[in-house]
Amino acid sequence: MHRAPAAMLAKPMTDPDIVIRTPRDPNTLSNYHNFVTRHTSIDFDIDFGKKRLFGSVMLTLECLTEEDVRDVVLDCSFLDISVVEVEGKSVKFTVGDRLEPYGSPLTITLPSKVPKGKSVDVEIKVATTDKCTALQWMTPAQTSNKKHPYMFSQCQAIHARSVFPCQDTPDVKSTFSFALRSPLPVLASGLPTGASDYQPPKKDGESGTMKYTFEQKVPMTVYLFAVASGDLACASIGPRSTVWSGPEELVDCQRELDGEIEPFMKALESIVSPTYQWGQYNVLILPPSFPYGGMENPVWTYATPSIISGDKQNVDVIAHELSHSWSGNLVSAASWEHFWLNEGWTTYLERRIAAAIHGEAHRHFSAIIGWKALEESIKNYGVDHPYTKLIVDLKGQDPDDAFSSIPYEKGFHALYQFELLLGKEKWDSFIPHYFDTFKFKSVDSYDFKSCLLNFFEKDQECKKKLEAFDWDKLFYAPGYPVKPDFDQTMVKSCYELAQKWHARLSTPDSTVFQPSESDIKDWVSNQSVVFLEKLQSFATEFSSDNVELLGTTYGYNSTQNIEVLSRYLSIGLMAKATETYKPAAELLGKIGRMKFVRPMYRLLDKADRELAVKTFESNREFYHPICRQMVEKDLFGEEGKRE
Ligand SMILES: CC/C=C\C/C=C\C[C@@H](O)/C=C/C=C/C=C\[C@@H](O)CCCC(=O)O
Ligand SMILES: [Zn+2]
Repeated sequence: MHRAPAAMLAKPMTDPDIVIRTPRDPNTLSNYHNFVTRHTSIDFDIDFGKKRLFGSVMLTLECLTEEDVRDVVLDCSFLDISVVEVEGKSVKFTVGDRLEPYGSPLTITLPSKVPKGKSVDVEIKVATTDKCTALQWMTPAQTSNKKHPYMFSQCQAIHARSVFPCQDTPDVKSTFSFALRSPLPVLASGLPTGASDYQPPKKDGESGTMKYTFEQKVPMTVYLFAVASGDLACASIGPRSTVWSGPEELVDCQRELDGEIEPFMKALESIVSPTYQWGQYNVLILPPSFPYGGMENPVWTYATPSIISGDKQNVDVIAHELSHSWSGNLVSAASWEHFWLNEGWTTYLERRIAAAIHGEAHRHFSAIIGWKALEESIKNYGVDHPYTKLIVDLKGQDPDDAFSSIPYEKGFHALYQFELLLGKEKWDSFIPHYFDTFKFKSVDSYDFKSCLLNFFEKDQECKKKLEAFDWDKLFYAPGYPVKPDFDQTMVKSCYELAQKWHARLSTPDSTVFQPSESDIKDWVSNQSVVFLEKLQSFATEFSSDNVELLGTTYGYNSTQNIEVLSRYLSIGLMAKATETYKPAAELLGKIGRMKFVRPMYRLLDKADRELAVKTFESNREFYHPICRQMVEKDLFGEEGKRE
């Protein structure tokens, strides 16, 4: 195994209309500066028996060079490739040695030079393997109703290459068509165009299959390729939205999300424009092993079931994913080094939705919760770590290792500070301009900067402010951004209650404060989140009895809201309250969302390493491959070596 060599750093681009052909993404092995994918046509069978996808992918590749370049190099990772055809004729191909963490380059030799500006169709017969990092396959026994198998994908950041050969870079966008054959309903990241061509079972005990087709006419990056298939049912949650889940979970999912989407959509359409481009906005609630809160796959956002908390308190995840329809999906960061452009903008828009619907205090409340997440991430890496910069250097690196709250929160603050610097009205006039200028394109931080400077070129006051602005500090300084003054309306009572608890812990006479259920009676669950996070700063002062009192008094030890439960259990683990070890280990067997799983393993590891390792080993198959790999690194180090 070799590590990838450092790639050339792309030059900043100034004119957004110039088509970029300097490769600015160091995390792809493809030669996308010579050929670029214009259309991707997927034709796969979903083979639950062998836990693989097999079939073909056809890439329509446009040649971008006058030079006599005959080799098309694609990304692929752990794929079984049998045949490659160019314009219907079989051609030579080689799969190179693996370059960790980027997989193997697939080199296809074209029979003749393709003239610049002309396209060529390359069809690859391919099957996924058991090392595929994007797909999770579940047996019927692993699903909630235990009746049917289930499979789903997660391709961000660089896992699409483990599903089919492609130019696995967000700097390339193509239209897509999907034909997916399965015995069970299928969803993909395009608009559905039909289910047809029923094939009866080949043997007894097998099910018949249907071909499900989808079209994505808006050019999209390949990390947004998504597929899921299983025992799925759906219900309406708005005029252009449905929710999909297992049949038994559907009523709860509909209750949680019904009527929520359209107000978010209206708020976004008025702030951002242009209008929503993707036709429908649907939500698929996945099994609990889904590794993220939500993934913004076009047409169907994929979401963790942990947002179905029964109190509508976690629908901000949906506001976030919907916002990605503009930031990330319509205008995409050109490489993972500029990931803040996706997540910072999305976090900013998610909070603008909160302000539009619930008032400005809610936007600040969300930003306060976000600041705590930022502190945690910076603490984890160390304040000078290069991954705490807004633009990160990912040459030779695995983007999954750089993932944290930093691009979200530092990105949010980058944009919020422009709102404060330029004034809300002027900043708001820039937002639609940015999204309209770059829709259907991929951009980097330098495009953002020049777009902002050009927009205010004729406004002397703004121009002066932007010229005096320290752009290098914004882009390259590690550590914290400047902390603005947040509105404290919603957190005041949380901090006051935390202070009372601190007094209780630090005085021998615990009668100084006697907690009661009524302390939190007017709170929304996220106020408990803020309160618990405050308590975490002195969690080691808690006795086991006080941890228990905290849990029973406020119902934190039995809540369905995982945002609250996980923070409560974290206090228990930090306080080394042994009574919380078992419930923490149990939670780790019920949820695979990395936001909860990774910090909880780190804490359990510190409190009781043996239990942490045992818990991981017994749940290894439950986790999605991405989560499995990350926890493995967290517990056993880079090479996954057991200590
Ligand atoms: C500076 C960071 C550089 C690279 C990171 C790029 C990609 C990260 C990759 O690991 C994939 C991320 C996928 C995220 C999907 C959804 C998130 O918004 C969920 C956030 C956490 C949660 O709520 O569970
Ligand atoms: Zn996001």
